[in-house]
Amino acid sequence: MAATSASMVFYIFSWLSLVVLTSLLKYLINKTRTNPRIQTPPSPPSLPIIGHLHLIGSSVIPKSFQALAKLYGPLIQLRLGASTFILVSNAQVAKQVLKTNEINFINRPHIGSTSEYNLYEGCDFVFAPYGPYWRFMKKLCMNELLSSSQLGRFMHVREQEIKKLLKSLMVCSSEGRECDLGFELTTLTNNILCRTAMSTTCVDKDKNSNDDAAEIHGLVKEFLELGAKFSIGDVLGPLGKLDLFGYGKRLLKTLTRFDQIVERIMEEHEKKSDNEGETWDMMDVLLQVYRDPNAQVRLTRNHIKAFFRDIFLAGTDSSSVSVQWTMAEILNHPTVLKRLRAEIDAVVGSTRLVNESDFPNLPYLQAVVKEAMRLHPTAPLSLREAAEDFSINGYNVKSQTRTIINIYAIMRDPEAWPNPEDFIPERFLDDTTNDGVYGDHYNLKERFIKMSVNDFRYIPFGFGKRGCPGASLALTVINLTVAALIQCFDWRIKGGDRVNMEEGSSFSMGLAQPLVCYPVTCFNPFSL
Ligand code: HEM
Repeated sequence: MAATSASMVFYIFSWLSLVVLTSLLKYLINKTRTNPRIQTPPSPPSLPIIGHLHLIGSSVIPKSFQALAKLYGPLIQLRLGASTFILVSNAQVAKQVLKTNEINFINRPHIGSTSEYNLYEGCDFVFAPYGPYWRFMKKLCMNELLSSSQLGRFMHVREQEIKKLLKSLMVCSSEGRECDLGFELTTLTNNILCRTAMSTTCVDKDKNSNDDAAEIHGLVKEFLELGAKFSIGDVLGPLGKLDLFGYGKRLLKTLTRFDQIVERIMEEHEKKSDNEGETWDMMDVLLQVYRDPNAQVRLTRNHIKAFFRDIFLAGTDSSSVSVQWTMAEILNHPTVLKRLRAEIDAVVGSTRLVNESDFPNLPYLQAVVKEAMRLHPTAPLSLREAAEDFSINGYNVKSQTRTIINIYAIMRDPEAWPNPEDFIPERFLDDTTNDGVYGDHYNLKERFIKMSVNDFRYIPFGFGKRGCPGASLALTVINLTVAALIQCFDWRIKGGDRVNMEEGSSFSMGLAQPLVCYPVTCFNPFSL
């Protein structure tokens, strides 16, 4: 009997403990849910150690992130191995991060433990913290290095390089040869940037002489490939520092060669006595600041070299890949091609090559490029980091949380864009005046919808103080190249009627397959 009542007491006690514990647990969970101070954004179920890595796989990362956002919402928290971050996938949350709380999210996180392999440690620009150096350089970018007057000064460079491209394609055309448009376009954007930045020598492909631009092109390509592999080491946390696959050492080797070339070009600039006016390039501007004892920020040689490395990495591939996607979309949409060519014919005619001053009169061209950049942003993820604890959409975000804005998902969001997956340039034209007729009577300026800079549905160049300083240069090069390629050639696609639109996994999310075409000359500006 005593044993029975003892086990009864034990039984009741166990039950009571269970009830109390369950209630306590429920209370704590509820408290967590209702207290914005400790509630974190929703997160898909994760696995030990790897976190959500299995949900990303080896596919195109912005697309995998987009798929997760469809399931779990526009603000989620993810963990890839040792790296935790929040993922932003719609315009409303992006606005809160990029505008409402701009200063809190103005820094970028350091991805990859690069310090030992970075010759320019502490001199980076793209990853520089929000401080006097970054502010000084950004102002210099906007007011001088990439300003409209500086771009105007180098218009002849863009025209010359476009003509070089056209000549090379015309040779393919006359020989009935295919051309790898991707290769040709990356050579073009690299040459334009090299010459605008430091008047680098670029020789014609066939001539056998020292070609700095070609070598820089090769180094930038290598840097992007190695950088992508090396930054994956970030998921290993401190283990990433071990550089198990040797990518860090190879990065250092590539950077050392880049350093030698830029140092030589810098010395050549320093020896020049008369370098004002037409040829006053970015290197001249930066060396002037370097020599100025009263400059607001004292630049070192490493600052200048790191700046060039950064703009080559940010600006070469992104612009080339944007032209490739625009051409791929045009070739897959014959009605767009027809309308675009009709516009160019009407505005430019067949007595001269299209040029930059034609842009305001080519609204359809601008709409085509804009729509291609909506569907195919070549910098699909913007990386930011929260400086302080912060509440967003009712969730708490801790300081130093890495933040990824999925530009790709935002610009394809079905809540923001009708038929988001379709290529419809007309969405950027004002239909009230759209009579479908392209003659000399239509009011062109009214037709192109620029969209407000505060419209977060469309952010191919990011936003605000940390937004892309090369946007004007990039748009000028992309519009000019597309217009010239359409004005001068008919195109046959190698291996079929349509371009394969599969996306690749590179940083700039280019086409998975090279864009190989047969150009057929239909207008030769050199025979006039
Ligand atoms: C189609 C071409 C391009 C695209 C789509 C693009 C896009 C972007 C994006 C999305 C960002 C991040 C912005 C943010 O976090 O809010 C960025 C940053 C940047 N871009 Fe571009 N870009 C292009 C071309 C260029 C060119 C031609 C240059 C230079 C000549 C350039 C230089 C930079 C630099 C230096 C940054 C970092 C700015 C900072 O951290 O303050 N980009 N770009």
